[in-house]
Amino acid sequence: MSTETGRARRTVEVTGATTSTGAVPAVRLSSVSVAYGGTVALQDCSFEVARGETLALLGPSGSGKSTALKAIAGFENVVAGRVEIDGRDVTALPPSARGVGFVVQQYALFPHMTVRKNVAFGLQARRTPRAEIKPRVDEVLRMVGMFSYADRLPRELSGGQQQRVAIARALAGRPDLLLLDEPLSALDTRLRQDMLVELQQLRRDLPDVAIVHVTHDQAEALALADRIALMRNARLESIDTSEKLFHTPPTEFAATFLGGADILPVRAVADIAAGEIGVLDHGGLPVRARSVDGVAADRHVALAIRPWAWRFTRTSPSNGFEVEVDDVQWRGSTRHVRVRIIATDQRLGVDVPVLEHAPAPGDRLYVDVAPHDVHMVPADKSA
Ligand SMILES: Nc1ncnc2c1ncn2[C@@H]1O[C@H](COP(=O)(O)OP(=O)(O)OP(=O)(O)O)[C@@H](O)[C@H]1O
Repeated sequence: MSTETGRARRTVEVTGATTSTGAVPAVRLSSVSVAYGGTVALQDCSFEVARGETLALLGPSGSGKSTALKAIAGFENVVAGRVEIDGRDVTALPPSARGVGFVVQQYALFPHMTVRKNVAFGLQARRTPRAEIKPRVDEVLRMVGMFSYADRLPRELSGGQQQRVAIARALAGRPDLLLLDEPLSALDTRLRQDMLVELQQLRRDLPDVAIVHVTHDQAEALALADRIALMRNARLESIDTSEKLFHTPPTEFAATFLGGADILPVRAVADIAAGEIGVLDHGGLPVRARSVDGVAADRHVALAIRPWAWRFTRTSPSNGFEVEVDDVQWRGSTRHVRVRIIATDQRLGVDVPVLEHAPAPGDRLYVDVAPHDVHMVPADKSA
């Protein structure tokens, strides 16, 4: 933080740059890089979030999600690029001058202060007139369902309740931009589900607020986000609407991280026109798939197939392979069956609804998939 004062002295520039819809985005990152000593934690990252939009930053541990969020909030030293909030270049401004609400994983409430005082703290620090503080604190505590707990201390609350207070505290300053860093990851499964519903409600209560939500949980991203930015190795790998990223993944990584697809290396047997179904070769075995963009004969590509797209069959499949079952995992509503394609040794996962019969380890049978449930993606050379 010691560098903040120096950085804050730089002039604030209003750029007026707009999104494709003509509106100034709530936040825009342009080629932002952050490094810690020799470690590049975020490289050349660019995206924007519109007012009223929720963007999830999704990716594995260490991929740079939190770093991107902290760069927006002003807690990281941006070594290259620029951060704009509401059209203002804030790259050089300290966190307190950026007007964003920030909620972190571990609540970070002051332990000796009541809920009410925790929520009021930021308002007092910003010298909000006294008469405004109480109604504003009441309003945000009601919004997160914590009004009746206003006089309790944090240690007298459950984890979920503390996280609600942390969200209320972030909302008290009426930010146009709310940054959520893994807000549910410290909670148990049941509480996460409840809080997910509450965050969806909060989203409806705050139609003009832009939200950037960091998570490594694809279900959380799909439930809450309009668009998802997939992070990998300090870079933004793909960004699109949640629907498009899920249904037509652009890369192997998108297909595997979002939706748990397995990847089959294949070669196009003949040209396949955009939108058409064609035949590909997987280790000498034919498999049909639809190509979104078209692919030329002999090109090596990959097929991404989700575990729920396969069906087991005892007779020769119309589009599939003979397999042997390796193991079966019970996952509550489904059984996840790991199989091996006998001819190529390729491993695949197949989900079977728990009420249906699942094969046993050692069984030999076939898997079948509809060609339109097979997604063609470029072969990942970095994998
Ligand atoms: N203060 C720091 N000092 C040095 N390296 C750091 C620091 N903070 C993060 N890193 C490194 O930067 C990279 C990105 O970290 P970041 O916290 O942004 O990842 P993440 O995607 O949010 O991961 P997680 O889901 O585990 O929180 C990692 O390699 C991490 O080890």
